[in-house]
Amino acid sequence: KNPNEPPMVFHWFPIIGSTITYGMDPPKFFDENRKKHGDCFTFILLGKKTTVYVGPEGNNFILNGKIRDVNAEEIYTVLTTPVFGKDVVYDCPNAKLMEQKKFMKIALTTEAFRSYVPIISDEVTSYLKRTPDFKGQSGVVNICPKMAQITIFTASHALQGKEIRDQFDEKLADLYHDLDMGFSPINFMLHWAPLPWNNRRDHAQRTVAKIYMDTMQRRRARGEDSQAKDMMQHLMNSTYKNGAKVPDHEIAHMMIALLMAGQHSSSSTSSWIMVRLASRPDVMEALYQEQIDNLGKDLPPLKYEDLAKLPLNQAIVKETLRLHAPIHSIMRAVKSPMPVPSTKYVIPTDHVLLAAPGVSATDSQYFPQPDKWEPARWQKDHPLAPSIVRNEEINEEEEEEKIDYGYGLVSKGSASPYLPFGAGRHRCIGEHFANVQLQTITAEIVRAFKFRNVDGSDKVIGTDYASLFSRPLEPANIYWERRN
Ligand code: HEM
Ligand SMILES: N#Cc1ccc(COc2ccc(/C=C/c3ccc(C(F)(F)[C@](O)(Cn4cnnn4)c4ccc(F)cc4F)nc3)cc2)cc1
Repeated sequence: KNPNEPPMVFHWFPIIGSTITYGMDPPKFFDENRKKHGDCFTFILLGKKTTVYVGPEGNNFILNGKIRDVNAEEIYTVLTTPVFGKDVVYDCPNAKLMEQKKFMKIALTTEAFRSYVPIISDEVTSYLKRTPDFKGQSGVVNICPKMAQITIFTASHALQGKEIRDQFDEKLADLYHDLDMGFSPINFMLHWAPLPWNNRRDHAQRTVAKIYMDTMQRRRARGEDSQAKDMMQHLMNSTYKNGAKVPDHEIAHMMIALLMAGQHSSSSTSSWIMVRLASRPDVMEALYQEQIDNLGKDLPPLKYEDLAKLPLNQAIVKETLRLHAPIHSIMRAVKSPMPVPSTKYVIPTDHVLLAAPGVSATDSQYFPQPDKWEPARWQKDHPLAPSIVRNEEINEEEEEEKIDYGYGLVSKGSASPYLPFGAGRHRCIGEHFANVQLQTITAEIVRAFKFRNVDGSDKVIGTDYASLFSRPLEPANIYWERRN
């Protein structure tokens, strides 16, 4: 027992260590061990000493760690590079990732979002019309596959552009499914294994990348399309600081990365939103009323500006991400011994760091009745409002310290107990897009249906932590009833 290292979680077997207890229910594992050992403790995850450090101090220690101390790509590349392709995101030096995030962020503009809202609205309404699961006046539906369908289409159409979506629309499902099979925590551990699904993943990666590269060739040949303002066009017009144009294969691989990010995070979050609305029919009614009060009772087609007029609709996404952040564990390799401030611990270089922002987001110290899904808590002066909202801290972004790592100013978030999009150098660049997509989907669903649980209770289904992005256990059945 080394006094200079955090306490080790008890385990019977080497290698396996606490992998199963952690993997089955990470939040439960974090809370139990936090009570025993405090905010900083080490456990064995498949033979790897993994040091968890939770709470705002832990979030800050890991997410704002210096680049010479913490490293993301060493951990993530085995999972992401076979799926995305080489030379992008975690298969290149961090400085190059920072430039790639700058390029990707340039295309995610408010003006682009203005055009996305009608696109997303049409996707949802036409999907609800054509899918057999929503025929008739009412019924029961397993909601997760439906939300996966809605988000793959809206994410591919908005993030990739219509031309790409139409090209592999019919093949999209199969190719996407094979890519997706490679995107699982098993591959974190067994990435080297020649497992059958890894061969299908590799074939799908090459096929999708080729579709993007052929499209780029055609656009160059046609010439006139350089006015197209989609993500691909922006990346085709981007140049690295060293003067090099972004190679076509890197553009194709960034497009795959954006699709995977957009799809999984929104698919899991939108499923949780629907599951939660079914447990609180009163909230779904309040959302419908909010649209009537603020957009008029004839409910005109949604446009981007309308989203800002619907604070409860916005709070639905915020509160769902507080309880159901798709990424429950953020990991970094330790590259030089790291002293933990105001303790005698020094984290050695054979450890992996694990940040779990969801722990502080469900801590009663910051959020009264933390396990209650109460979107209204994000409005000022609500009895359950977090102290950070009450004295306006969380809303006064300019109060927070910001740093530019090469892709624009990002808040350090070092004091915030609520970081569903991470913080620091590796912070998410898709937050704004995700909010536009999720708020638009929610507003359209609220217009179309009333939801409740099949048994009329306010119960909420458990979480499936076995996949890369925590999502509802399946089947998550919801009783729906058409409005009007
Ligand atoms: C509800 C939706 C989303 C959530 C909760 C989310 C969450 C996160 C988190 C926690 C990180 C930090 C990961 C780390 O520090 O290791 C991250 C990074 C990132 N996300 Fe998202 N994300 C969402 C949607 C998106 C979308 C729609 C896109 C693209 C359009 C996207 C692209 C990225 C990128 C490029 C990074 C940077 C990774 C890095 O710098 O290492 N995300 N996201
Ligand atoms: N036995 C057992 C057993 C053991 C353990 C477990 C469970 O253990 C764990 C541990 C860690 C994790 C981490 C999740 C993780 C990390 C990185 C990424 C990512 F890189 F992919 C992403 O951030 C994703 N992203 C960002 N924004 N939107 N999406 C991303 C970045 C940039 C990019 F361009 C595209 C991207 F999409 N994705 C997910 C999940 C599960 C189960 C079973």
